[in-house]
Amino acid sequence: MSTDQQTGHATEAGAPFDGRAAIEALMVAPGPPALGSAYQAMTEELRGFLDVLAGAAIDTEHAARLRAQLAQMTSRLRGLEVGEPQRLWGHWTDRPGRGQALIPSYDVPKGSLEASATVTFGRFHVGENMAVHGGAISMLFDDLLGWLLARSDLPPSRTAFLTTNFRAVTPVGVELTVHARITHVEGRKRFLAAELRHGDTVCADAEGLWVELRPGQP
Ligand SMILES: CCCCCCCC/C=C\CCCCCCCC(=O)SCCNC(=O)CCNC(=O)[C@H](O)C(C)(C)COP(=O)(O)OP(=O)(O)OC[C@H]1O[C@@H](n2cnc3c(N)ncnc32)[C@H](O)[C@@H]1OP(=O)(O)O
Repeated sequence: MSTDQQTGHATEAGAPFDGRAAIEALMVAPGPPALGSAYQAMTEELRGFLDVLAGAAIDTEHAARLRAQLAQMTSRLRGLEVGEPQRLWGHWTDRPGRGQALIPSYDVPKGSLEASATVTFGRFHVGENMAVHGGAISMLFDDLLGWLLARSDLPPSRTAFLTTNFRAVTPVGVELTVHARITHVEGRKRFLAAELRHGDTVCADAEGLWVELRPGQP
């Protein structure tokens, strides 16, 4: 057994990286519940920090002080870095938001072909004029649809394409509703669709294709 230098995954000597097996292994929480709670609370705090920072007007001294504090935190984490399978960030599959701050937290139930959830974007995700950045909306759709598939009983797959339509400005700081569904399955291909609403207004919708990974496919 050796370790893939890039991903940190354990591989049989000479064996190629297996994407399906790696995704299946990631469906289990990466640590005990107490660590999961502490880690989730930490990522929610980070999310709040990013939102406040993105909306704050600070002076030169404040910016320099923050930089120094962030540099200290970074250096405390150096040396604790691990490979992808051991990573905690975003891998708390038993918790809403999964312990990440890349996109807003949401929760969908296990084992269903369609799901609705609520989600709130903060100022970290503003593009301009208090509208959510289009890339952040696409990222939410990619994650939500990928996660819906990962939680279904279908084998692991990966996004082949995702098309997003921006129908109306998506507001920041208010609760939005997302609806995601697996529309049909054709061999290894899974077609999915999603919609993001603010009340009765459709802010954005998306459709995409996920392709099931073949055994042994990276
Ligand atoms: C999903 C992960 C779940 C993880 C769970 C872990 C724990 C929790 C953590 C987190 C979960 C949250 C969720 C995360 C969400 C993020 C997801 C991403 O960001 S994924 C990264 C971005 N996507 C890529 O990097 C793909 C790169 N592309 C590929 O790897 C390949 O192109 C792949 C697998 C998509 C397809 O390649 P082939 O070789 O397997 O298949 P071929 O033969 O090309 O296509 C099969 C069929 O699909 C059609 N097809 C393929 N690509 C197409 C396209 N772009 N448009 C239209 N058709 C396409 C083909 O025409 C073919 O159709 P015919 O069988 O002939 O009918």
